Amino acid sequence: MGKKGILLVNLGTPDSPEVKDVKKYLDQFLMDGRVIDIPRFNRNLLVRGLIVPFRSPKTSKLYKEIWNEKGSPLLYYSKVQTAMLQEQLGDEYQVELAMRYQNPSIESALANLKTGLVESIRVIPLFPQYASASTGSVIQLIMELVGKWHTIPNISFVNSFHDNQLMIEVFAENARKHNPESFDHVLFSFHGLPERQIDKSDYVAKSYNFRDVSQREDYNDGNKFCYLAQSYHTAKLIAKELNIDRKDYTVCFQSRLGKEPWVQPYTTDVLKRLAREGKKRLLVFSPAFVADCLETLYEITVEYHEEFRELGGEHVQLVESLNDHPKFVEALVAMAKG
Ligand SMILES: C=CC1=C(C)c2cc3[nH]c(cc4nc(cc5[nH]c(cc1n2)c(C)c5CCC(=O)O)C(CCC(=O)O)=C4C)c(C)c3C=C
Ligand SMILES: [Fe+2]
Ligand SMILES: [Fe+2]
Repeated sequence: MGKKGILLVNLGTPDSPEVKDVKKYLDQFLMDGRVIDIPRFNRNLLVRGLIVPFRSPKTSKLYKEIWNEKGSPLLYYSKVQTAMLQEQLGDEYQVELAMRYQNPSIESALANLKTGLVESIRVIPLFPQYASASTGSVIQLIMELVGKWHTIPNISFVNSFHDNQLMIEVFAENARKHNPESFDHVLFSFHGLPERQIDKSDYVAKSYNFRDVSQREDYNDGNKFCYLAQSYHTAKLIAKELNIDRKDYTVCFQSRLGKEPWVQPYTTDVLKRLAREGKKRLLVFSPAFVADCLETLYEITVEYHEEFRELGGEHVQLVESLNDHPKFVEALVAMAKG
């Protein structure tokens, strides 16, 4: 019997932190119609005329801050996760890694699976919560590419794993190392999205209004495919695992890009409120990511830390991401076996 193919896909990172590679990366990323979801002509003007030229030098500096001897942390840990998963699954499986943007490309990973004559392909986009801009984009591209093959194998997709118990336990374990009781407040800071993209969610009940925060908190059949409902659910499950009271944590959204409204509350606004309330020490989870990356290692660890100290706070402690934790690999094994 042929092997079973497993394809792990994360977002992507530039080939190097140099401006020319960051430009290539941001261009491919932001020209994706699911990421900047405006008509192609306008997207082209905005991305190629404005964002890429002006943002790349800045973003390159940030990548240089987090780049280390192993390269980009996101790519490094994705490779480690892939190797650990292959090790756990053994010879019956062929595990490949791809990045939605830049390298290793989805095209090359699919070619490896095809050459391996795998009898099936199971795709695991490495985003716990479903968003059109992340999971949706990965699934769309793979369907387009494989859809052109002469022989289309059995193919399946993991759509989200925001409530995966093993994953929840790893976040909780990583937090325990920092003694959660010693903090004044806990943040669950998710990657943000433009509100417009949540407005477009077509798989939610008509009665669901994400702008009413209390409706996001109640995870149910009518909103279970909404990025926000899934995010609040992840936060609730981690808090439950650690016995953190609802009043002691806030769910918020980081990494806003552009002038349009993104989902609120913004992490920076929450930092201001907590500083005003006299909170000094914050513990911050970043459960939209399964590996440390620019958004955790720079935005939270450096930017938010400095911002909070300038506001009178003392410390912002990031809970490390899932990275090479064996229990997360166990979670991947279960997803791979579907
Ligand atoms: C949770 C998954 C992600 C979603 C959803 C997502 C949406 C999204 N992102 C941008 C713009 C940028 N994101 C950037 C970095 C970045 N984003 C994710 C994940 C999601 N993005 C990750 C893992 C990373 C870090 C990658 C790494 O190499 O470490 C960046 C680049 C950095 C910067 O210039 O700030 C941009 C730009 C948009 C517009 C968007 C949805 C509309
Ligand atoms: Fe992003
Ligand atoms: Fe960012």
